[in-house]
Amino acid sequence: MLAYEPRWAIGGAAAASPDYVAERHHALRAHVRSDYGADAADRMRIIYGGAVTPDTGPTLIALDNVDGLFVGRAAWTADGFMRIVAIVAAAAKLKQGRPS
Ligand SMILES: O=C[C@H](O)COP(=O)(O)O
Repeated sequence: MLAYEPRWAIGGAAAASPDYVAERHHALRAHVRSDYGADAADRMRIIYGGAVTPDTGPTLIALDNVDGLFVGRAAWTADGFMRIVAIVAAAAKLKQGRPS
């Protein structure tokens, strides 16, 4: 598993844009594919972190190559944590069987 967090987004006001996250996560998987092979790349889970909230989470987790969310402040309360869990669980159902 690899956690990708743009340094400037950690603890920041806004997460990276969906386009930025999609490009970075794609590049990370491509790099692993090139250096370690298709099997390692396909099995690797890449999670995004940095100012994830219940508002931005659904868009981020829906992106190709985003396999999970690495959440700080938005999960500091039980309610916030459960909202993020529900977002990721719903996305996992939608992504089931879909290639990364
Ligand atoms: O610990 C989690 C990450 O560093 C991101 O934290 P954050 O969601 O509060 O920006």
